[in-house]
Parts: sequence; C-alpha cells; structure tokens
Amino acid sequence: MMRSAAPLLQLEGLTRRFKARVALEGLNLAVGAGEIVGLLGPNGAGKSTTFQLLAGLLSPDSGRVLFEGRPLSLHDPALRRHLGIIFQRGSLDDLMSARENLRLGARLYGLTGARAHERVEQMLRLIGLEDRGDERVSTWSGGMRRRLELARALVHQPRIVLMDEPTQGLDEASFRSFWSHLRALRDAEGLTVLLTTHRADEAEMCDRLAVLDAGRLVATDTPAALAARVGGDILTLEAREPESLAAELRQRLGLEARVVEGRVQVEVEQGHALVPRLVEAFPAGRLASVSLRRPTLADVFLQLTGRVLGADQPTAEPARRSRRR
Ligand SMILES: Nc1ncnc2c1ncn2[C@@H]1O[C@H](COP(=O)(O)OP(=O)(O)OP(=O)(O)O)[C@@H](O)[C@H]1O
Repeated sequence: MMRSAAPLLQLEGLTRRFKARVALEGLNLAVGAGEIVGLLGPNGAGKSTTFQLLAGLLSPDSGRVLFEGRPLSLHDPALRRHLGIIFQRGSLDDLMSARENLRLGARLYGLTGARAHERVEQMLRLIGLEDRGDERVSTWSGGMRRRLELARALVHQPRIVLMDEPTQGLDEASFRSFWSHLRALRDAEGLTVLLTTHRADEAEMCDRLAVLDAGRLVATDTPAALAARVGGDILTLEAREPESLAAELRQRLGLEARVVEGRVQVEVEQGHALVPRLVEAFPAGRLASVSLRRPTLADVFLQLTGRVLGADQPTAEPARRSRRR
C-alpha cells in the first residue's frame, strides 16, 4: 500500500495541566496517512492525557489538533466520525455477542440494514473470529476481546484509529495475533494508527515513535533509527553487589556502567571483545553471569531519559551524569 507523507493528523503545541502539574507540554506531532505511530513512555509520561485530548474527553489548555489541516473540534460529529477509538478499559458489552457488539457500534455511527450487516461480517472475517460471532463476549479470552475491540473501533470505517495501550495484559501469542490483524487491517483499509504504549516490543512494531517523558517529547523517529542511537552492544552483568561492581567498572576499565533493576548494564562498541577481559578482571565469585545483546527500545529510552521504561521510579543511580542528548 502507498503511504503518503502528508499529515492526516497534526498535534500543535498541545499543553494540558492539572493544577500545578504539567501533564503535557507543547506536544507537536504529525501523523501521516497510513502510518502506525506509537507514543512511547513510562507511567505518567502524558500518553493518556494526549489520548484523552484526541478522543475529545479533555480540552487542552493551549494548542490544537488538526485533521487534514482542519481544526478538530470536540463536538464536530462530521470530523469525529473519521476517528475510531480503543480505550484502555475497553468498551464491549459483555452480555452481548460479538455480532451484536459490532452491530451496536455500527448503529452508533448511523450504519444500518444490509450495509451494516455486510460490514459486521467483513470485520469478523478480518479479525479471524467469524465462526465465534454469536458467542457472548464474556466467555472470550483477553486476546479475542482485544481483536473484537479493534473490529468495533473500525466498524464505521474511520480513517484513523486511536488506541490507548491496546495490548495491555495480553500474553505473547495474543499480542502477536492482535498485531498481525492490525497490520492486515491497516493494509486492507488504508488505516492510520496512533497508539500509546509502554512496551518496548510493541514500540518495535510501529512505523514511527514519539518518545514522551514527563509530558515532553524527547525524540521522534523510526524504531530502527532510535535503536541506532545506542551504539554497539549492551552487556548485562549479574553480581551480588551490583553498585560496587559498576563503580569498579567505571574506575578500572573506564566503562559507562550503570545499575538497572539490580543488574549492571554497560553500553560498548565491541561487546564480544570485552567479555573475556571482564571474566579475567573479575573472579567468578564477583560475577555471576555476563550476557550480550543488541540494544532494544528500552535501552534507547533509558539513554534518552535516564529512566527505565515501564517503571515509575528513576533508575537506582541518580548520581550518574545526565545522558540527555
Ligand atoms: N485527571 C487528572 N488529575 C490530576 N492529574 C492528572 C490527571 N490525569 C493525569 N494526571 C497527571 O498527569 C501526568 C500524566 O499522566 P498520564 O495519565 O497522561 O500519563 P501516561 O503516560 O498515560 O501514564 P500511564 O501509562 O500510567 O497511563 C501524571 O503526572 C498524572 O498524575
């Protein structure tokens, strides 16, 4: 499918405070037609606030949202019908079947009769649940429900779908299945997607990411370009006394070592060359294990903000020099 770079959705200087607390500070972001863009950040970064501003559940203190260059007002149904929304808590009616949920979704947007029927069946097929459509959704697994949420958000054929933490709580298999259906729908319907996430694996699936930290945009780029900002490899060392090991790595070997969630982490150019040196420098009693891997988006986030993605607290090493670039 061809993707155009012209922005379908534009966020301009979006700012929202809750009393003295700034939840979002001057967010600028353009989302092109056909793109899957992820807002990535830990708890409290401002993702849900952004989502609520877009969904029309909150109004901004300043800034605006444009859809195809036109300001998106909270109460303009003509524009709002171009949006499909998946809330974090979900909006399915448990007492209804999947088909009934989809029909209700269609009716809310004025889609009835044969056209509604056709669209409901098409959506059930696209999410691979056409055989289960008459079952009550209360009996369904979390993964099946999330796929149905997706179908329900898209039943009126919106141009863009907003999803707040769409795969929260899903296991690996359901996560994969949700994303393969989302991609298929994007290709089949020319859909544009803006989602929030604090999962590094989900962020990897997006075409482009906007990294948020404490209400501010700290980077926007493709996942690959962001990952490339962390040069080389990530070495993770397990030790009984991680803090003292990190200090020694810094002093003796001049490495940029930090403690992340109880393990020592080092970012190095040539990880495999360093492993034997480490094993030699530190006797077996001090070093329980050494592992080497390529950087993930969680490492990128740590480098950009000094914070662990998915955690509420700063890393256990506040004294380290700031790595904000
Ligand atoms: N209704 C509200 N009243 C007061 N403070 C709020 C409100 N909503 C959000 N905040 C604050 O604004 C900041 C941003 O919150 P937001 O919910 O947007 O973060 P988030 O990135 O979505 O986090 P999470 O992943 O936990 O949902 C936080 O400090 C939060 O406490």
